[in-house]
Amino acid sequence: MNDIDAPLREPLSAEALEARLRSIGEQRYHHRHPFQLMLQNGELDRRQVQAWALNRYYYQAMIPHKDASLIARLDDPALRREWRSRLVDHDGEAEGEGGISRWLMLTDGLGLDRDMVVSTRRILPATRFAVDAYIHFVRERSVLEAIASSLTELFSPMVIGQRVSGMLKHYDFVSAETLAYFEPRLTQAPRDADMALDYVTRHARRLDQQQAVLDALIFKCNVLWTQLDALHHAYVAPGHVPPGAWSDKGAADDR
Ligand SMILES: O=C(O)c1cc(C(=O)O)c2c(n1)C(=O)C(=O)c1cc(C(=O)O)[nH]c1-2
Repeated sequence: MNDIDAPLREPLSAEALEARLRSIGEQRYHHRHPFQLMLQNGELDRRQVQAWALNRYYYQAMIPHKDASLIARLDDPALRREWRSRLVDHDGEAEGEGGISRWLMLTDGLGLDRDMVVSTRRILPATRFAVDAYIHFVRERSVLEAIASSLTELFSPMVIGQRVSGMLKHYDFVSAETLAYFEPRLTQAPRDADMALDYVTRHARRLDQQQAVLDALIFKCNVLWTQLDALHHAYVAPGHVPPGAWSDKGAADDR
């Protein structure tokens, strides 16, 4: 059994808790996933990158639902105020602004039909199951666990940097404009992650709380990992596209 899977035996200091959270990210975050490595190393074709962007749209679209449900459960106005910036980051202040709109610039740039993308009807079943599991987790678990599950963002700037530079280098069908989603994330993610880490290290003092926090981060790494597993299975090898999913040869609309 790996270190990070061993149950805690005694409460950790805030520093030791943070170190353990970071070692979970090092071992379980999706920067190690074969599909992510193929994406950043230029080993995917246009269809496979389209499949990634189409499926990940569902994650993007559901993040504000997740954050709104968390805000609804927070008693502290100061914390609600801080968390509210995440909604603005994704939804923008006006039509055409924010992360979801920027993600649609990517799917547009890749030649995917916008209505098809926004409908989410052609995503992989496993994408929907994994993302929905995250939404349910945040709704149903304690506020502490819900906040801890966002801590994958501690690791996202690293993977985003590698992904964007690799994609720009290797693929002529993407550009800095179509990948514009990621640029603001490089400052938004550290701001959000620092705040969540501060909350978690201040509020998880007892052993059971600390164990729950560690498990929440492992759960969330699995949410991200599972999405890439599903993409790999459907669009890389063995290439089994589930019936009804995008690029299913028997389905009508493949754009
Ligand atoms: O590109 C990535 O690899 C990546 C990872 C993650 C993450 O680690 O959960 C997020 C994002 N991007 C992202 O763009 C984003 O808005 C986001 C919100 C959250 C969250 O859990 O609240 N994670 C992530």
